[in-house]
Amino acid sequence: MPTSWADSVAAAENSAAGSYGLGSSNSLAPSRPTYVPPHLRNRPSSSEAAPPPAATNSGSTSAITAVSGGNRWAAPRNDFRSGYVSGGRGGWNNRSGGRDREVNPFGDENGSEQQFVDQENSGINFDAYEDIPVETSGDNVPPPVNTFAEIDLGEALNLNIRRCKYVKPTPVQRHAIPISLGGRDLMACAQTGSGKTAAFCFPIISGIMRGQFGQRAPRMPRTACPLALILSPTRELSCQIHEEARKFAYQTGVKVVVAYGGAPINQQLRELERGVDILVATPGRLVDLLERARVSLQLIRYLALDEADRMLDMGFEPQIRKIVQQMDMPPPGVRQTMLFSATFPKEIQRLASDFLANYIFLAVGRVGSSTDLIAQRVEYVQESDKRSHLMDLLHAQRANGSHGKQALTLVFVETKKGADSLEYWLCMNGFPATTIHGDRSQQEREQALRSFKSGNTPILVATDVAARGLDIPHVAHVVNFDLPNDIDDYVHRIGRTGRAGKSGLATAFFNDNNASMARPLSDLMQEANQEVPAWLARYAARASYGGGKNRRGGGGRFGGRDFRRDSNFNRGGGDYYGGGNMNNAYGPPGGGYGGGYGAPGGYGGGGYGPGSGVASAWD
Ligand SMILES: Nc1ncnc2c1ncn2[C@@H]1O[C@H](COP(=O)(O)OP(=O)(O)OP(=O)(O)O)[C@@H](O)[C@H]1O
Repeated sequence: MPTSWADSVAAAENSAAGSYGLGSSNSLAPSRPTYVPPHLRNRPSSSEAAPPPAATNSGSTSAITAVSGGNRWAAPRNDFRSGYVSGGRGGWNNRSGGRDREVNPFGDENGSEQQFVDQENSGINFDAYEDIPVETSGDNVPPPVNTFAEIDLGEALNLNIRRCKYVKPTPVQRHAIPISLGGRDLMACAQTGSGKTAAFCFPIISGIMRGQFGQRAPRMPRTACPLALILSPTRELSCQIHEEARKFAYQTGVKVVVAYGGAPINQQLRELERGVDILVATPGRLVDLLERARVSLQLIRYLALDEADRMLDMGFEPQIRKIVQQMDMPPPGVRQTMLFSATFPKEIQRLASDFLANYIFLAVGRVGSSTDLIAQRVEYVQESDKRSHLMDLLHAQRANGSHGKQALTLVFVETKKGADSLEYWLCMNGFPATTIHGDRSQQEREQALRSFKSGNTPILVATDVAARGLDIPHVAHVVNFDLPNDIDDYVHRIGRTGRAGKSGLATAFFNDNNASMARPLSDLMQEANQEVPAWLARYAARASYGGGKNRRGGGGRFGGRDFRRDSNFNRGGGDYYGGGNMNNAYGPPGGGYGGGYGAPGGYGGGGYGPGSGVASAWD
């Protein structure tokens, strides 16, 4: 009696398992796993015909293989996998070394409906985002959709969306997915926690499933040639994107691999040798793999930069240029490029435009508007009082916590040393804490994150290495023990709470050392309908915008505007934005964002490098 979507998931899995030979019948599988790229996976299954040629990006190929693309889209899901389900030494995604079988990333092997019901996304209040203003600009912007059903993402991907309990698309997904499916380059700015990961993953996975690229597999044994590359600034974020993408790609036939620094490269090489469609990577490790000729980018059809403004700031830009412009990646126009972040200073937008062709700019909401969901507090605390003040907050939180359990609290500090010393002090005072920063080994970093997520160590003291992208459920409170020097960093830090429609709390300790932050902080709080303390407003009134990077310029400070519309950035009157074909049907009239923050183009020339003391963590 299949009455729910969970039943249909289970039913589909059962039939798929049968067709793939995953059950007791897999003794028929070949003795070595044979990776077949998605564009070849519409061939008849091995039981019906000779196995498809072992082509392209696995290590075993030596011949140039013409790849025709083919109409795999209409094929039943179970055909997608026919070429690479096998036994023997353990196939892709199978670290157990047993039968070759794609590990179920949902952990719902027995398909019980209750397991899906218990998943994290129940109770999400996306209505909180409903009335968000949206601005799009560029030529012929594809219209947004209201439901996933309106988008032809493919049956297998749709099934995974349901398993993720994504009932409807978030605003950034509503707009970005049709744009990307339409083959357009995209620069997208949307609040923290608003679902940007899926917004770039879905079109990539769906596009690879369609697989009509007509590319040739290169003659490079042991060189992996992914079709899509997703770059992110930190190891933890790359791992997280990989985990998400594996869920979305489950049983689609699209293989996702992650490569990041600090972890043994050999294991990553082995994964790559087994074949890869989507490579999620940090820039440093990817450059290493490219220099060893273990990865080639010549088949790249999709490039996504998550936290794109960070990826193009001074710390990363040379590496990104090397990867994107100086290796063998196809140029803009041939590949499709998607840039996503919650913040997008105009100066960085200008840099980013080098990587894009005739792109669409999308801004969902204004200045970190997810912060409406985050109650922001700023307290004046002298340096010497910060620890006791933090203690007071934690005691109060403990008193309010459910069942005496400590809610998860993320405490941001300026330096790695500061993180260690605060952690020690907290532990000595009865508050179980751990740290994440660039001086810790990758193993320690991952262990710290696990321990925090599980609630075993409910306080995580972090540098900016944890500021961006991390999606940790149940972070109730973000404390800016040391305020950052850049308001963008503040936006990303507080965005670790109040995610996916849930509310959160952020407390910042402010003193005279943070005077330069008074104005941007007070502006940000006002925009997010937060109460600005009178003393902070006085600080802000005194502060001048003398050219620092915290100035807000012309409404574009948080990417609320496409820099191509700003004459200050418009080289020779039209290079960037020929004709100004504004499509602004969903938001306020052009220029409506954040007016009143000073002169246009005001992000200033200040450095954009990673926060001091954390540079070593950004790889
Ligand atoms: N359509 C949806 N329905 C329900 N939950 C969703 C949907 N899309 C995304 N989510 C969930 O919302 C949370 C936040 O998503 P995600 O991490 O992609 O945010 P983000 O915009 O990338 O944030 P950040 O700017 O901090 O990187 C995740 O837990 C994700 O599973």
